[in-house]
Amino acid sequence: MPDGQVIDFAGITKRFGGITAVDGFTARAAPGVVTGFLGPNGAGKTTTLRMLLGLVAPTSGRATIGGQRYAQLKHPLRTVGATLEASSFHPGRTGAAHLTIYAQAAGLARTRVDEVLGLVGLADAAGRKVGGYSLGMRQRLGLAYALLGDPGVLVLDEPANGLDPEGIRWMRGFLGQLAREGRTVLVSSHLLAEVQQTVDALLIISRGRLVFQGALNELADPGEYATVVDSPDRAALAAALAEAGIGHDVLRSGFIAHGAGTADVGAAAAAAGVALSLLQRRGPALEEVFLELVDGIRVHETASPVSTPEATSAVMHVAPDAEVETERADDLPPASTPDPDPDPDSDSDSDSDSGPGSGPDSDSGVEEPTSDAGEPEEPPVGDRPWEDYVKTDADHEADAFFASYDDEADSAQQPATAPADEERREADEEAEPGSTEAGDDR
Ligand SMILES: Nc1ncnc2c1ncn2[C@@H]1O[C@H](COP(=O)(O)OP(=O)(O)OP(=O)(O)O)[C@@H](O)[C@H]1O
Repeated sequence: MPDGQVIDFAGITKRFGGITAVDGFTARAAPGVVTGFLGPNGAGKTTTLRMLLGLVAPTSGRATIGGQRYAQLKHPLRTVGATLEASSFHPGRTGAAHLTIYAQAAGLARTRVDEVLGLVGLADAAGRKVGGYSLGMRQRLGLAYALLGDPGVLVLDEPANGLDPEGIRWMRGFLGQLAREGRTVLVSSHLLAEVQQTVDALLIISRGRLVFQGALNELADPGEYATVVDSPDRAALAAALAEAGIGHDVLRSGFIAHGAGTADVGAAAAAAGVALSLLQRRGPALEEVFLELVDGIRVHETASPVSTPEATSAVMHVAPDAEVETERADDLPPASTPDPDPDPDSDSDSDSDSGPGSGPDSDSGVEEPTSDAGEPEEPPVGDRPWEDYVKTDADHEADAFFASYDDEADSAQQPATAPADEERREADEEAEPGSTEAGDDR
């Protein structure tokens, strides 16, 4: 049975130019439970997970798995299974071909490919090209990849995206089973409702900061709940509640007992032999609590401390001339999964010279953590950093291209990029649907 390991984020921060995507995030995910990693779009979930998986170097802080950084793991694929973007599988390759390549690279038996495809319910589609898979099937393939090395730790970014209700139900059961086997399962989502029935523990991130860490049932204070109760014999019910020491207020139809659970109220009524016609818990819906936490309306004691009120509003800020670091999806390892060989030489590229299982790596060559010290304080721009988006060369090129259509005088001079783009589009249309390059059939 694979060993689950503690995932530990210790004050991890990532700045992209002037944008602080993750800000001093400190949290843990334990073995044996499914931990939900929740936050709204842009909260910093993917960046946090990419730092954990050695795909992005933190600006400061540390993320470890069983006390080791991903790059230090001797057998990464057998220690951590991860899937970040299901959409980046090569459309021209079959599901089985993808997994076979990874299995070979990690020195795993070919039979494991069939095993994991069976585990995720893709055995029948194993020989089909991924370009013909539905999003839900690609999610399952991502999960199969993650399970390839039978790892004790699973890190899954939005695994329920694209699944139909049946698929979501299957995923819930499957993740629960993996956790019960002793694995550490960290699952991100931007919807509480999506993971509510799956997770035992929660980490909630908002604007790069931890705003809650704990069990699902700790999200709201029990004192916020009340039980509404009624009986055909209200006098007897009132006496039963008083006898049990349960304070209550009178409603038009029944009573409300603040801070008392349904079990206690029901037990009080049962002890007095009072029949009930209504027994209902009332309180803030968990989704409401979640939204209040991410909006900062509600502050939980487990949230990262914010030293000054200014610090909260400065979490997302853009320096006008900051160069925004961009990482293209196709710079990532295949399937946007951590490379079986955690190459420290690059944020995203793999190094074919060193195979899986190569010894622990030193920090040399990893995108060096950049110090915050001495950075000038940039003016906060609130929650809409894209409004101060710094245009890249590609943006300027695109602007020039479209401007040529607007400007009649320049209409004779078509930019050199247009024919190239046209050629590429034609080539794409000839390739598999959804493909951007001709695929092989390995
Ligand atoms: N390579 C990058 N260069 C510049 N900014 C980036 C980069 N990657 C992420 N960001 C920014 O960092 C912030 C956090 O993004 P991230 O993708 O981690 O959030 P998320 O919680 O995963 O969001 P979603 O649920 O939408 O995927 C966003 O403001 C995003 O625009």
